[in-house]
Formats: sequence, structure tokens, C-alpha cells
Amino acid sequence: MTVPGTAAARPYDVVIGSGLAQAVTDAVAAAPGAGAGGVAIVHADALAAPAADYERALSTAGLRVTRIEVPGGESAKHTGVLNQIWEQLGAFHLGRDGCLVGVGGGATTDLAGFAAATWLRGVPIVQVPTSLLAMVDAAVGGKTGIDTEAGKNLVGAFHPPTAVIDDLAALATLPVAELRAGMGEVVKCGFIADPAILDRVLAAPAVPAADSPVIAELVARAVAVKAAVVGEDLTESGLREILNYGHTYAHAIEKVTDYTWRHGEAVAVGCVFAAEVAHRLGRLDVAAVALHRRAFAAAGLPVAFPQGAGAFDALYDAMTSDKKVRAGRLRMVLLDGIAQPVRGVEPELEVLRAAHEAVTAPPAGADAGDPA
Ligand SMILES: NC(=O)c1ccc[n+]([C@@H]2O[C@H](COP(=O)([O-])OP(=O)(O)OC[C@H]3O[C@@H](n4cnc5c(N)ncnc54)[C@H](O)[C@@H]3O)[C@@H](O)[C@H]2O)c1
Ligand SMILES: O=C(O)C(=O)C[C@@H](O)[C@H](O)[C@H](O)COP(=O)(O)O
Ligand SMILES: [Zn+2]
Repeated sequence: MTVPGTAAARPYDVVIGSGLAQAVTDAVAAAPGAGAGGVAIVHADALAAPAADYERALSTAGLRVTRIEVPGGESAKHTGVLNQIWEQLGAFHLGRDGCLVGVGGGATTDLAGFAAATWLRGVPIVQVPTSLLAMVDAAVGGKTGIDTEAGKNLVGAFHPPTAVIDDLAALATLPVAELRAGMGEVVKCGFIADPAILDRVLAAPAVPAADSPVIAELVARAVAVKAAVVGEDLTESGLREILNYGHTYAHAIEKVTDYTWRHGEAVAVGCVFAAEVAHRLGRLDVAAVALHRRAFAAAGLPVAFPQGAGAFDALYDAMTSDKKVRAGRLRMVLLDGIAQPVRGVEPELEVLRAAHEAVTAPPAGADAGDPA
């Protein structure tokens, strides 16, 4: 699959398959500079074994290679870890004709991508996502960045990769709770653009096995949604905002829980929150709101945030850091129907509060609000 080029970026391929080690070496060879200035593999600690395999293959191809290990997960999206990467790139003398390779979940590809965007004011990166979430979303589209005290992803750059290698074999070692979290972004794509995703998830309510054809189909469908959008609007000046469906509330959940909620879990509740807002504005009917709860729950995801009960002010404060805010006004992506996203809706505070109450009340007779 190819992500179309824009005025600001070249087109690039997202290769989806199993056993794609050679594709990583080929992608580095095809990047501008072909890795001649050195190749630095930035990988999460849990991915040391595949990173070592890529290192061997790249060395065998005659390239100078180093590995930079970072902690897996959100805690690595910080200036301290980024600084260590910069120091190691300096010691390795990675040149403008060098290349980074990002290996890990979305936190690692966001971090490695930002290191690539900033080192020497920008060097190529080949992204090798190893979580479901990173394969369908984080590694595709060029949003890179880190978190700050003020909030999530507040420092970053648009820096598209030169290739993305989605090796589904990597999912074999991914903990099931992480696989489930990745379904949050997959189901989001179902609501904003591809209802066939919702049909698949509802037809078999369980997290699909990592090596199943269902996962392969869902990855292809979700990547197609993302590729089409970022191919039209890399820098989020318009259409790309639809990929942020559910994220206004999701990022607030992540911040107020100190990132103990996984991103994909928070996105699931954030989409239910957005549906509740849309319902109160007369945009979505009760059935569409219920469909949100059924689809995310079918994928094993939370559809409520009971811990947030009474915490509206803290969540609202976090929501005001949302990048879609303009002139101090919170702007949301909502739906006018399934696969009919609308951008730039400015709900009144009382609507937000009511939607918050609807998602913080524990669902009757269920415990679907707690992440695993
Ligand atoms: N840039 C974007 O467009 C974009 C899009 C969506 C999400 N994101 C970001 O992505 C991050 C979430 O990504 P995530 O859900 O992948 O979480 P993550 O990167 O935190 O990974 C979760 C854990 O799984 C481990 N892991 C990853 N792949 C593994 C594998 N194959 N085997 C064993 N362990 C593995 C990681 O090292 C980590 O400990 C968030 O920071 C979010 O903001 C960015
Ligand atoms: O690619 C995008 O654009 C998205 O909004 C995809 C989101 O799933 C992703 O979590 C993104 O990192 C959020 O970006 P932010 O600009 O709200 O920080
Ligand atoms: Zn997201």
C-alpha cells in the first residue's frame, strides 16, 4: 500500500506481511542517502532480538550500524530519553546521508521519528512498528513527538517516514492487552471511514488472534483509511483532524491517569464520549451511540471511565491543551452518522459535562470501564 505524496512529502510504501526482515534492509537502501552515513536502530527494550536481526542484515549489506535501546512505553516520550538518543547519534557520527530505523510500539516510533526529525534538522527514518496500534496508526503519517508536563504530544514535528514495514509476525510476542488497545484505533477507523471494520469486529466479538487473517484484514483496512487521509493533508490543516476522533477526551484521560491507561483504551472511551456529545447536539441517534459501546466492547475495550466521576474540571483543563483548539475554543471531531465525520464543532461546556457524566457512570451490570 502506498501513502500518496503531498506538496510537503514524498509518497512512501507501507509494506504489510509476515517475515519482512529483508524488507527493512531494502527500505534503508532505498532511502535518500541509502544509509551511507550510518544506520541507527532505535528500539524498545522488549524488541532487542528483532533489532539485533535487523542490525546483522544491515551490516551484512555493508552498512555501518548501531543500536540505541530505549525503554518501551509512554515514559520514553520525554526530553531525557530524546537527549540520550541525540548524544548517541553524535557519538556514532550519523550523517545527513544516514538513516534511523524505529522498532517498537507507537511510543517508540513517535520518539524515534522525532529524533529523526530533529537530528541534523532531519534525516530519513524507516519505521518498523511492532504493536498493532503502531502498525495501523502511529508509524504511518509522520506525526512524531514527545510528551511534556503540560500534556501529551505537545512537542513534535511532521516528519513522514520513507517506508513503513508492518511485519505481522512481530505481533506474536505482543501482550494481549496491547493487542486489544490497538483495536481502539482500528475501531475508530471503522467509525470515521470504513464501517466494514465494525461489521468484522461485531461478527466475532473477541480480540482476534495475532496471526489470524482477521487481523491482517483489519490492519490493511485501517492503514488504508490513514493513508488516504494523510496523503491528502499531512499537516492537519483540515481533513486530517478526523483521525483525531475520540482523542480530545482520550488524551485528557491519559493525562489525568498519569498514562496508566493505554492510549487505545482511552481512545475507545473518547469515541464514546464524542458520540454522547454528538447525540446531545442532535447529530447521532441513540442507536449510533449504542453501536459505539457495542463495537468497542466487542473488541474487549473499556467504554466508560468510572475513575473520572467528579473529575470534570481536571479533564476539561487537560482537554484545553488539544491541538484542535482555536481562539481558546475547544473544537471537536464528531459524527453526523457512521462514516460521516464533521470537524470543528464547538460544543457548549454543559454539553461536554453531560457527555462526561454519561461516560463516567459505570455501565449498568457491567465492568466494561476498567482497562485490563
Ligand atoms: N504518531 C501518531 O500518529 C500516533 C498515532 C496513534 C498513537 N500514537 C502514540 O502511540 C503510543 C501508543 O502506542 P502503543 O499502543 O504501540 O504503545 P507502546 O508503544 O507504549 O507499546 C506498549 C508496550 O508494548 C511493547 N511492545 C511493542 N511491540 C511489542 C512486541 N511485538 N512484543 C512485545 N512487546 C512489544 C512496548 O515496548 C511497550 O512496552 C502513544 O504514545 C500514542 O500517543 C501516535
Ligand atoms: O495521525 C493523526 O493525525 C492522528 O490524530 C492519529 C491519532 O490516533 C494519534 O493518537 C495522534 O498521535 C494524535 O495526535 P495529536 O496531534 O492529537 O497529538
Ligand atoms: Zn491515537
